[in-house]
Amino acid sequence: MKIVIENVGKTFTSAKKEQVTALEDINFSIDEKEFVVLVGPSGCGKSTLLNIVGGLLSPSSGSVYFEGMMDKEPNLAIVFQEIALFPWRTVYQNVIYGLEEKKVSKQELKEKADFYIDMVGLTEFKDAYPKQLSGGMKQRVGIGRALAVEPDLLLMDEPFSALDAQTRTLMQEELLTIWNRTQLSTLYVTHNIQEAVYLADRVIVLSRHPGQIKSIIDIDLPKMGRGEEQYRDKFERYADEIWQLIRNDAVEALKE
Ligand SMILES: Nc1ncnc2c1ncn2[C@@H]1O[C@H](COP(=O)(O)OP(=O)(O)OP(=O)(O)O)[C@@H](O)[C@H]1O
Repeated sequence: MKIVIENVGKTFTSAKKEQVTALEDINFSIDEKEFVVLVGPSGCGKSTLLNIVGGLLSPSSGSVYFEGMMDKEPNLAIVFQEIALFPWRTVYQNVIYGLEEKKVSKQELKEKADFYIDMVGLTEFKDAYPKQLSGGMKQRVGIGRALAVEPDLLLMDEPFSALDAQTRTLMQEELLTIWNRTQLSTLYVTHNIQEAVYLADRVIVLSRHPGQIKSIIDIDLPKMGRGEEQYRDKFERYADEIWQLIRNDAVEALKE
């Protein structure tokens, strides 16, 4: 299975009734088991693009299609920055939410929920309610809920940006461990360059006004352990290359 984003453009009408071109001529693909990160300054259209790929928004031009699905509809799961958990449901009940929609047996539902709750490290908190959880734990519930539906494509929009720096670093490590086990095709949005280099097989750098692809960079570092000392120089070179691509746009974004 491969996700192809072909000539995608998106135009919005602003509050002043002006046409805003958020995205123009976007072409790339996401291979099976590939982790692709979209990075760029504020307002370059990252979220708009993720929402188009996730089917939440329709493009003004171009198309997104899934190759190799036969006639099957693709199964997608999205994790947002602010995870909307049901406060009246426990961790377990939140995780099974997406599965309830699908026709799975009670036994399978329980097995899957337990498996993914364990994967995100929340077995002890299975019966807890969201208000009893820290920010990082809530994000884990959201990730567990997304994984439980075993999606063809996992979409993540700044999932850790509301967390403190230490929790964020730990969650990035955990996400890689989880990814290593599930090998899900993933599209991940961030404005954090270090995070992009840490997680990605490929980084897509967007420019703004209009949002276009400025560069696509293959990260030639081992997926696991790329934060280690021996890779530090190469890691920083990638981060610097991306920053140089984004810098001018980021300065412009600050002025708005
Ligand atoms: N519903 C909308 N109506 C009008 N304009 C919109 C709408 N959604 C997005 N835009 C505009 O499209 C552009 C891209 O927005 P988008 O939120 O996708 O950027 P982003 O890169 O995700 O930004 P950030 O990093 O700040 O979240 C911006 O100029 C934004 O103002």
